[in-house]
Amino acid sequence: MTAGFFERVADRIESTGGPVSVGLDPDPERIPEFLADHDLPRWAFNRRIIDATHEHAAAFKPNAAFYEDPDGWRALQETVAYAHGKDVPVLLDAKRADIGNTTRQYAQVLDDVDAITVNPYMGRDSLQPFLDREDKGVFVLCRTSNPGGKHLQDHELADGGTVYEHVARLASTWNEHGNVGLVVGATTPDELEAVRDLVPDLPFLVPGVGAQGGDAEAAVEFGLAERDGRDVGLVNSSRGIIFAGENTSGEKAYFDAAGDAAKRLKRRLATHR
Ligand SMILES: O=c1ccn([C@@H]2O[C@H](COP(=O)(O)O)[C@@H](O)[C@H]2O)c(=O)[nH]1
Repeated sequence: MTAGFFERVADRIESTGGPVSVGLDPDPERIPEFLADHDLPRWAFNRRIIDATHEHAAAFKPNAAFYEDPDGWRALQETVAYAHGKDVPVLLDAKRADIGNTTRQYAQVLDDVDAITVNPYMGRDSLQPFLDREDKGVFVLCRTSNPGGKHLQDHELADGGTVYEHVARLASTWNEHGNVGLVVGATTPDELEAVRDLVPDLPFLVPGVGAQGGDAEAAVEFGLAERDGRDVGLVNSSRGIIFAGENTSGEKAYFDAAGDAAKRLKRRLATHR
C-alpha cells in the first residue's frame, strides 16, 4: 500500500532533520541572467534550487501562479519529476475549489503532485474530489499570512468565534482519511496558537517565515502535529531561500546561498522544537 502524504512528510522530517518546505516560486523577473538563454529558464532555475536544497527539504511547494502558461506548465512537470527523483514530496499551492464538474477536473492534478492547497469558501462539495484522494494531502486555507487575511477570516460570528476558527473546526470534520491539513500563516502567531488549540491533530502548512517576516518560533511550535508519535507539518519559505543568492556572483555561489538558506532555516526551526 502507498504511504499517505503525511506519512511521507513525517519520513522526510526525520531524514532531513526538520519541516522545511522550500517554495518554488521562480518569478521570471528574478531568474538570474545566466539562465536567461535556457529553453525553460524556470525549470533550469528550479533544477538547481532542488539540487542545492533537497537534503534540507521535507517538501517542495511550487505556487501554481508561476507556471500558468504553456512553458510554465512544462517547467512545472519537469520540476515535479525531478523533485520526485530526489524522493521529496511536492505540494502544489494552487488554492483550488469550484462547483462539482470543475473541481473534479481541478483535482486531476493530484495524479501528478502529492498535495494541494484548497479554498474552503465554496464548502465541502467543492473540495470532495480532493478529499477523496486518500493518499494525497489537502491543505485548507484557514488563517492566511497576508495583511488582508484579517478582513474576512477574523470576522466574529454571531454564535461566537471567528471565521478562521469555524474553518478549522469544519476542516477537522472533513478528515475521514487523515489527509487534511490547514494553511495558517506565521505572521499572526496568536491566531496560529489559537488554531492549534482548536485542532491539535491537524498538520499545518505555515507560510510567511522569511520574506514576510513571520515568527519562525511560533511556526514550528504550533505548526507541527503528532502522528504515530512523529512530527508532521511544514514551515514554508520561498523567496527567502530561492533568491538568497541574489547578491552573490557566479552560478555556484548563487545556488550555494539557497542551500545555505534552507539549512539555516532548518536549524532555526530545530532550536525551537
Ligand atoms: O497564507 C498564505 C498562503 C500561501 N502563501 C504562499 O506561500 C508562499 C510564500 O512565499 P514567501 O516568498 O516565503 O513569502 C507563496 O507561494 C505564497 O503564495 C502565503 O504566503 N500565505
